[in-house]
Amino acid sequence: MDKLKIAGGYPLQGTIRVSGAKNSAVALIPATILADSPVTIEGLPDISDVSILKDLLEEIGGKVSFGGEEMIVDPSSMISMPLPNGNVKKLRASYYLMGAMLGRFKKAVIGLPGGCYLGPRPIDQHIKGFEALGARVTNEQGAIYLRADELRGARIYLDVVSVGATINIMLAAVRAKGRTIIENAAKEPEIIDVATLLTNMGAKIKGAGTDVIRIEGVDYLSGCRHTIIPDRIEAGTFMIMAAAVGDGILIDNVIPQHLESLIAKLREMGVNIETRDDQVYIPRSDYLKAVDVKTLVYPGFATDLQQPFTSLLTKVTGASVVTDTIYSARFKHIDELRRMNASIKVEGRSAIVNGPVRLQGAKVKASDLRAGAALIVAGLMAEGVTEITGVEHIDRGYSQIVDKLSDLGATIWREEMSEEEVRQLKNT
Ligand SMILES: CC(=O)N[C@H]1[C@@H](OP(=O)(O)OP(=O)(O)OC[C@H]2O[C@@H](n3ccc(=O)[nH]c3=O)[C@H](O)[C@@H]2O)O[C@H](CO)[C@@H](O)[C@@H]1O
Ligand SMILES: C=C(OP(=O)(O)O)C(=O)O
Repeated sequence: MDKLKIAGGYPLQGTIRVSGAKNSAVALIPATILADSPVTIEGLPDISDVSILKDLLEEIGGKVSFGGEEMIVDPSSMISMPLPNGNVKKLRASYYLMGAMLGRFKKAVIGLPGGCYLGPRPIDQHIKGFEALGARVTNEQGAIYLRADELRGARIYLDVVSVGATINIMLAAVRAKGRTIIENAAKEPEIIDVATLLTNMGAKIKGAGTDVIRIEGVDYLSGCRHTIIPDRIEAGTFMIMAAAVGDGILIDNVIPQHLESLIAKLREMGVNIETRDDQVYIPRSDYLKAVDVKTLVYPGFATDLQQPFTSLLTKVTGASVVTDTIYSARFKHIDELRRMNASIKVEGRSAIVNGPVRLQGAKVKASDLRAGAALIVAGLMAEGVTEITGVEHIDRGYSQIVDKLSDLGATIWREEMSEEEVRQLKNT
């Protein structure tokens, strides 16, 4: 088990490249199950969520090769192997195996997913969708059993706007008989990316990226080649970092339109941002002012950027209020930021950040992926050395983060934890 160390307080400069989107990758890989011949996905990030999904596809009989950001999946010999435990618990997006296996085999057994704990994360809307398509769904000792004689298209209204439910229903519905209409669908760019892959495989999908998605089921889907979209959350994290400690940073492989709410908020604070076709340049920011921010479904301010954004707010003058309307408990990073001298008060779903303060290096723990991102931003801002444990969460979503930041001039490195440190960490 590793920890990350950062000697902070120095400006960063240069070019940083964004990898393929985690939240697309984790749906594109299960989507390959639906094809009857090999699918190639280009531009995948080097993160643990991707390697665990590769292992899961192999567990059900897939032949998978992965290297140099390219994965080739031959799904022809896959079977509907039950996956009640094990790897499915290591990430959130294993729930996409439900939709994909139901679509292809008309049955699946998948353990309830893991992923970041951000407050309760029910999957009732996924199940409502599968049942509407004709599946019988039961929860037996923490595993979801899905069975259908046949899947039939249906009109499904989502009571909660959910990325996961929208994609999962799409995965099952592309192989159902007849027409499915998903109403109140989520509109995230990752949903369009998955719909693009499925369409290239032969699916008939209209409206992905709007709140009504129409799908005509087909009998067969075949292999194709697909290039993933850039990770807007990784890009956003780098933009926040550039505003916090940058002295001229060019972020490459970005779709700026996917980040309009963050760009608007950073500009409101006083950050200069130059957007180009697939790049964003951020010069040094000296005087930033406090802002209030509320997370919303896309295209609103992404909840996944709320935590790193909070670290940036510690350096601005005045009180900023950060409200998370998506998750009830996405504030575990706050206690750790306080250890680093931040002045932040949590009231219900809001955090009130008082600045400016000079953050100080400390020993801190990443409780989840974006808490880890928040602590990396804070560590780069802080005077002295910051030591971050819980690096396995960061590895779920940030590809080669140490190399990327080192190339900008950051002093950041990984160290193996001693047995005593691992024991202490497990007891906290
Ligand atoms: C792998 C992946 O893509 N993860 C992203 C996805 O998670 P995920 O797909 O799990 O998030 P959802 O969009 O489904 O969740 C949004 C909200 O709806 C609630 N809800 C969701 C489903 C459901 O059946 N019932 C229900 O009540 C959730 O508890 C949450 O409060 O979108 C989140 C919101 O942008 C991001 O933070 C995650 O990074
Ligand atoms: C919450 C996140 O991931 P997951 O849904 O995979 O836990 C995230 O990417 O910030």
